[in-house]
Amino acid sequence: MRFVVYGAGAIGGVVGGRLFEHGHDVTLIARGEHLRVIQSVGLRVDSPGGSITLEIPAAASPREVQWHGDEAVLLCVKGQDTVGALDDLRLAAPPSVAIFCLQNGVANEREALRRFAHVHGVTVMAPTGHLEPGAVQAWSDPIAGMFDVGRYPSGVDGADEAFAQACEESRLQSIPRPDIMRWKHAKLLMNLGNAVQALFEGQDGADEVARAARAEGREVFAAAGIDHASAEEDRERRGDVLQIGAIDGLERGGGSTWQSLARGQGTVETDLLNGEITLLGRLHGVATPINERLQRWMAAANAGGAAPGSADLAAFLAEG
Ligand SMILES: CC(C)(CO)C(=O)C(=O)O
Repeated sequence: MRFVVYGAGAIGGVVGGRLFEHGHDVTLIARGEHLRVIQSVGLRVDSPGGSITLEIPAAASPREVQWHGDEAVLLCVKGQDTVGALDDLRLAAPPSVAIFCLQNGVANEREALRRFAHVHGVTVMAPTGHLEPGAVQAWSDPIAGMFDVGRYPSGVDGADEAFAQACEESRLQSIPRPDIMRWKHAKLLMNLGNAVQALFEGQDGADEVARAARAEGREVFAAAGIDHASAEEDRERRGDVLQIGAIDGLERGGGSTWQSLARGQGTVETDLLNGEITLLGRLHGVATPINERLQRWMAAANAGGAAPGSADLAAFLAEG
């Protein structure tokens, strides 16, 4: 399988790096200083087991890639960048390529299917990091993450089997699943806590707000008739595969939304995560005040305005 990884940040860098390290044909599409460092020095992948620098092919745009038509494009950008990435890909990638969405949320696959015929969903359970150009971190070893895969909206085909096998050969875990969106909806419930972590990590009431955001999510899924893997299935799947360790000289920060804020990226994924619950709530007549409030708080913090603090959190909880 030939892989083109669009978005070589935390997830794309670790997945592309591990696949390349284990002998697969990989090209990264990256930008700016990150691309410059990868092209001049290589991509450094740090993990508790050590660091490796990989001279991995990298390009600034799909127009620089030599396409054959049978590539697996691993879409690893944040949800807010999906449409731009797909439009960019469509200008150069043949329509026969398979798009694998290694992304949080449940809206990316639909956007991909508007533009490409072969679309696959992938659940991303991988504690990874990317805060400095040219380097990414895989915080768990020896398995860097779990990437269950399936055809969108349902089914499993040969491309799913080939993707899962390449992962298994590369210290990444993947199980082909005919009901992949059931698992991606369960993962979305987990990611409703991303905004809470980014805004209120460690503050009193933060856990309560994350729990309440997830309860709204479950209520909305029930009203919308959306099936999702249960907490037990999720726990059983994860088991103790991901062994999180320490990396010499590096602090482990937060999840993906925390990292987007820390990088001062200017946009975060919250409207595709908590906003999915708000959207479904509005469509199906379920109130979602907590997810809505998280979206508004995050929009303000992201625009460089006054970030909400513990007093806002306490006042919000007191409102009931
Ligand atoms: C599970 C985790 C923390 C890493 O894959 C995640 O989904 C995120 O940071 O968005």
